Amino acid sequence: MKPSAYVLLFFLWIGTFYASTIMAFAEFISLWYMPAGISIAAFLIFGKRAFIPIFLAVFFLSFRFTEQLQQGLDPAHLAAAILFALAHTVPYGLGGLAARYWLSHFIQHGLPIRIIGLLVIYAVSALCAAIAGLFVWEFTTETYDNIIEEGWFAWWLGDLVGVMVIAPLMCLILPKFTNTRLAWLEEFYAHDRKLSANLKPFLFKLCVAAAAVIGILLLDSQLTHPGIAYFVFFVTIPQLWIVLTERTSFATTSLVVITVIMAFGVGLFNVTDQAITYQFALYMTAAISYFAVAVPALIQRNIQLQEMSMVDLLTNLPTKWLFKTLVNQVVKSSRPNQNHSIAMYNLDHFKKINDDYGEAIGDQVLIDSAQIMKNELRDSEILCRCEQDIFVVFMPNLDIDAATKRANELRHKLPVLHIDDLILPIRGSFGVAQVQFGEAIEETVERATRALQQAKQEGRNKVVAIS
Ligand SMILES: Nc1nc2c(ncn2[C@@H]2O[C@H](COP(=O)(O)OP(=O)(O)OP(=O)(O)O)[C@@H](O)[C@H]2O)c(=O)[nH]1
Repeated sequence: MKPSAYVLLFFLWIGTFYASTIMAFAEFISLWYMPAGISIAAFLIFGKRAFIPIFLAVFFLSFRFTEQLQQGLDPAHLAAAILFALAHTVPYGLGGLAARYWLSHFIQHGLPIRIIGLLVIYAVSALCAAIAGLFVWEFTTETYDNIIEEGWFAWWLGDLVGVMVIAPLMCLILPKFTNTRLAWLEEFYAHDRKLSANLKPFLFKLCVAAAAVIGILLLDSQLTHPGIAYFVFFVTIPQLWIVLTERTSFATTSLVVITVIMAFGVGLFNVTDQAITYQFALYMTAAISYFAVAVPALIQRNIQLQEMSMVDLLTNLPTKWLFKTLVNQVVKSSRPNQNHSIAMYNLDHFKKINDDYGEAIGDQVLIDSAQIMKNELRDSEILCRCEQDIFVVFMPNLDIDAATKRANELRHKLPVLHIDDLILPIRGSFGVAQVQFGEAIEETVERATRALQQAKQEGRNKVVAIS
């Protein structure tokens, strides 16, 4: 945690506190309490080191407030400020640390499970902070009766919305103030680099969301029907649109913008009777966004897995799976009189190269020999790495005799490799088989495998065909 982070957290906390009071709809109860999000995110990103700036910020403000209440500067005054600071910092501190542990130590769980855990931690921390805060308030001011019973729900929900909206934004900003790499956090933003940074479509969608919120607030202020406010739940639709199609950083920003409009709008349009409904809508919008964020990340991972299943990571050749798919396409679209063949080859005594010179040299042999073979192929021929040191070439429009001849040509193309100071003559045994009309490519591969085994048994470095 860089020293500037202490200053930043202190002033952010105080600044957001004042911003939240502007948006308060009841005494000290805000539609969304932004500082709660700063606190939990600070512990989430910096760990227990966040305690000092957060504690000091709450203490500073609590101390000033009691001053404003003109209770005089006495020890009770100080004790109340300390209690307020602890009532906030301890629940959010423990919550932030629990969330940090949960996200970083349970990477094996999928994103949705980790998000559910995160939401539970957020909810419990906010509830504890709300009850502890009200308890300290009742205990220190003596002017309010039943304040816990009356205020806990709105305080809790306001804090929870603050946590859910502000924490993701802070997770974008605060990591810049630490030198530690937070791999568990990067996962949430990993797909950002792959999505467009074009602001125009994002701003259009954001305007749709903002117009929806303002429209509903306006309607609610004009029509007296209590059900109008429930339409605000529709704002989840444009927000989801943003989350599913834009960068996580944009989705995070839009959540903050929508929340600010709604929080200001409730007071501005004088619809405070329905404040809880708006708070719930904010909470639902944020919760749904959390889950939706997992979707682009999952899609990205699927694409990655698909690529891995299609391209061999070592040689960059198609895998057996892709080979079969491509060959099946060609075979299925062929006429009955069109003959196609495959040639399977296995490097001779490859194990010895691994054993004598190490796996890195073995890898290089596979890479170089595959590349050289690929360069020798015609455009219509397809080469794939089947497994280990076994490769297959698809030879379209060649019957078994022509394919055997072609396989012999390719056998002679296997190179003498020069790797570091080593000179390695590469040899291979080939098995050729013709694709019979109507058969699955797996059957052809099986015959080619038998032909290859026969070539090995007959002394290697030769071509054997099985029709
Ligand atoms: N370096 C390297 N070795 C691999 C890789 N995949 C498999 N191997 C090794 O490749 C060797 C394959 O050996 P075989 O084809 O069974 O035997 P061989 O020595 O080539 O003998 P013949 O095929 O009978 O001529 C095994 O030792 C595997 O451990 C890989 O990706 N990189």
